Amino acid sequence: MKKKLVLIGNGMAGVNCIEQILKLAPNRYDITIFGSEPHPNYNRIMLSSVLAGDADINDIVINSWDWYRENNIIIHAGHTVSNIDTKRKIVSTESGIQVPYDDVIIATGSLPFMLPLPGADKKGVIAFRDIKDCETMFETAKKYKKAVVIGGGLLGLEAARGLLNLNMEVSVVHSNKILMNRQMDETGGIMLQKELQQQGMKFLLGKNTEKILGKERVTGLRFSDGSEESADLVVMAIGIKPNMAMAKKSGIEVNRGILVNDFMETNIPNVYSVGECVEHRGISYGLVAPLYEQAAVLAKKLAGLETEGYHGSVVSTKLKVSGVDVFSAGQFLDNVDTRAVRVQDEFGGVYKKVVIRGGKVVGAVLFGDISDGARLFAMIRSGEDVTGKEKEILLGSGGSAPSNADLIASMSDDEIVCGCNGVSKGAVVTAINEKGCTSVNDIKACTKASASCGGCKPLIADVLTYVLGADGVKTVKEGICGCTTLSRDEVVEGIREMKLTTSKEVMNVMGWNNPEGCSKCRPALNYYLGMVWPEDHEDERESRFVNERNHANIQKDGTYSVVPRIYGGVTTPQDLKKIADVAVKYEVPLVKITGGQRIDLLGVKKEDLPSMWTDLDMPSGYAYGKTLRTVKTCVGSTFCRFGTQDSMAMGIEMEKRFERLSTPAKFKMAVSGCPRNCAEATIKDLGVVAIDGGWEIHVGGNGGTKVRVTDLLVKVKTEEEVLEWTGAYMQYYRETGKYNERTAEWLERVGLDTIKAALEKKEDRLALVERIELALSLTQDPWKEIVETDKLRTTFENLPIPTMN
Ligand SMILES: Cc1cc2nc3c(=O)[nH]c(=O)nc-3n(C[C@H](O)[C@H](O)[C@H](O)COP(=O)(O)OP(=O)(O)OC[C@H]3O[C@@H](n4cnc5c(N)ncnc54)[C@H](O)[C@@H]3O)c2cc1C
Ligand SMILES: NC(=O)c1ccc[n+]([C@@H]2O[C@H](COP(=O)([O-])OP(=O)(O)OC[C@H]3O[C@@H](n4cnc5c(N)ncnc54)[C@H](O)[C@@H]3O)[C@@H](O)[C@H]2O)c1
Ligand code: SF4
Ligand code: FES
Repeated sequence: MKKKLVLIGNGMAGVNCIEQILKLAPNRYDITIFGSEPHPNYNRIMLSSVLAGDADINDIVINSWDWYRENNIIIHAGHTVSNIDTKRKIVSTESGIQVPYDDVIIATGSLPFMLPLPGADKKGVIAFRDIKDCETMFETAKKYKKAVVIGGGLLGLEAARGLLNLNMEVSVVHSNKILMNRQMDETGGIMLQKELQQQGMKFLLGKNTEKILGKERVTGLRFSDGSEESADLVVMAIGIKPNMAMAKKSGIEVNRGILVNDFMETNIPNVYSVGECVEHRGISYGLVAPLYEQAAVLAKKLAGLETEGYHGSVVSTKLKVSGVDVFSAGQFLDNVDTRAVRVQDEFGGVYKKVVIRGGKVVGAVLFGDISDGARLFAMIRSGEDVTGKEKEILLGSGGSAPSNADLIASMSDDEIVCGCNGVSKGAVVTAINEKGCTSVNDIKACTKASASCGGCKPLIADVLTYVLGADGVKTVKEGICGCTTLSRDEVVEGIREMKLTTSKEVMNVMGWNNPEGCSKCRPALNYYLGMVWPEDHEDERESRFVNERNHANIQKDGTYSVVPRIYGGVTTPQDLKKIADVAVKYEVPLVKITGGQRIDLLGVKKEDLPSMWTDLDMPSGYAYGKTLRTVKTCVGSTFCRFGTQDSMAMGIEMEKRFERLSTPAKFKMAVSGCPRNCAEATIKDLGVVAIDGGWEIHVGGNGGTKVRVTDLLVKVKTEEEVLEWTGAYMQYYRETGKYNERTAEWLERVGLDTIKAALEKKEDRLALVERIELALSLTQDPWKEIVETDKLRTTFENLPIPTMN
């Protein structure tokens, strides 16, 4: 007869242990799992990606409900265990369920540490630990604008990035002077701070919070130095504490965590524990990799197999904030008995430090370029002697530094190469040899390695090269999302070659591993299909983001903003009067002149949108879309004494010619009447600057988070040439850009020379212009379409307002 195994805690460590038991001894146990959260087992690590908008809640499920059914596991989700009767061997929940056991695993994880401050119980004060917290942040961001994160560690910074992506203003309060002080040294911390400030985060360092202000809901914080900061939302991310109250109450020995020996046994027979709730040799871990190592040991023990036991882990971390690469491992701070090799390039934004003690690498910090991370981490773990080769570890070998191949060769098959997903070197080698994997993406699809933080990609690439040799490895390429390993170019080529016209077809024919697609690939496919088949592809409105679906910009409080088109920023008294009348009639709370020289009516109720557009009777300004936004112009030669050309007429012509067209990402233009450049044309996707006897066309600029000044594409003489080059350039971007890739990134990826070469010959330009004109001829003003078509109007009015985007 099978023994009864109960797992308390349906989280990452506990369920990983069950997965391994099922592999090692599938018939040994009848398994019951209890979990407080009402969800199947999910990847908590990926909550940061969900908050940042890079993944959907559905994308992060590790084991679906089907998995429990298929493995005959009884799952009690949403039920919290309140007691283990270790004498009668019965587990009981708060809701009254009782289940007997032969063996029980406690994997209750951690609780976020909440500062016990006056006011900490106010509405709007939360942690960042689970799906519920994520949902609270999504909801809050719709109604409120100011978030304060307490704690500038990994969790706090990932929360802050996510909240910025939700359009909140974000301040990070940190008690230390150095960000991520538990993972970074001073130099790295300062570089990190500069980078994040550029992304829009504000920092209050060396501050201790004394009080949370507000009546029912938080309105701000007061610090010990008497200063205050306003806040509509406070997220505490100041560390975690093992969740052990239930174990303690049940008579299990605890200290800072549940005490276990090297075999994950507690002081009570048949009661085991793994995960963040555990204290092993004085350490409680807060990262997945060591927890999976614990889970592997316990799985072997419960499966009745030999195990050497768990002896503790060295840990490495990677910050998951896009645009910032930070890696830290082992003992990264200097000490009396350590020496370090450092490389710092403040202009390139790169810092690398390797700490050495007694001839061995014991720690590393990397900022800006973390490609050495996996190699250094392997060196720390292997403990090999690097005496005499210290400098070469970072500065290039000249022959004697340990090569990547040597390092891979020295790793045992059991060694974990992907900490987040608990994948060993042996599993990767098997995937290469037996399943024919030849790229990092293949390995990801086969084993899940590299699917979470991505920090292990270089190491997996090294294993591939070690097994297959450099020639056997497919160049590492990114799939467009987690549903496929195919790159943008392969998807577009497939659409063309196989004449695929709907997203469903693409997903079926091209072997998507998630038949519904995800929030990343659905809008991308809709764009690629429309770009390749402008005449045959029917726009899949449900795949578009909420702003594009509703043809208006959703605001924090769930209302919308309406921006009519004002060509070249030039308007008339009649249009101004019409806009004013509409603003009065619909009681628009705010009327704002935008940076793109138009008028934004903010705070509009969704149900008022169709009648407002009817009354306005002006084209949509597409202030929401991935399309041409505005063409900003200066007054030019018509009025300005410096002007050499008519920039207003040129801008109006360009806006009329190219409006409404879908582009991979938003596209902004400007036209200046002379090189004084009052229209700021050199930070636009395409900027035109008048010069004596002609025009300069500048491309690839950006004025957003990462400012990029344009490159000069070409000088031309006539207005017709400006329009021809602009059309050809836009179409080339449409045909080769990745969905969501602004021209600044695209230009750097494909290279200015490639773009120039593609547009250089007149016949190539004209072919591109012909294709863009076909696409343009099929566009319609979305509001005209909606207000004039009853069916569409009803559809619009019934569109739900989604919770995320
Ligand atoms: C936003 C975020 C990002 C992170 N990013 C990373 C990262 O990039 N890399 C990394 O290595 N780590 C990361 N971590 C940490 C990582 O998620 C944790 O180390 C890991 O989830 C811990 O696993 P666990 O099984 O011990 O606990 P959990 O995953 O928390 O699982 C414990 C489960 O037990 C349940 N439970 C508790 N008490 C009871 C009870 N009495 N009865 C029933 N159920 C109970 C809880 O509700 C919970 O679902 C991140 C954490 C967060 C919050
Ligand atoms: N990318 C990743 O690996 C990742 C991401 C998120 C979370 N996590 C894990 O989740 C857990 C929680 O993360 P965390 O960032 O909360 O923990 P942490 O301990 O790494 O960082 C907390 C930070 O808060 C600061 N702090 C402490 N008290 C404070 C106070 N009163 N006011 C302001 N600042 C204060 C500390 O100086 C510290 O740097 C950790 O185990 C972490 O490793 C990992
Ligand atoms: S860019 Fe030149 S033409 Fe245009 S407003 Fe400025 S000075 Fe006048
Ligand atoms: S180590 Fe994070 S995905 Fe592999």
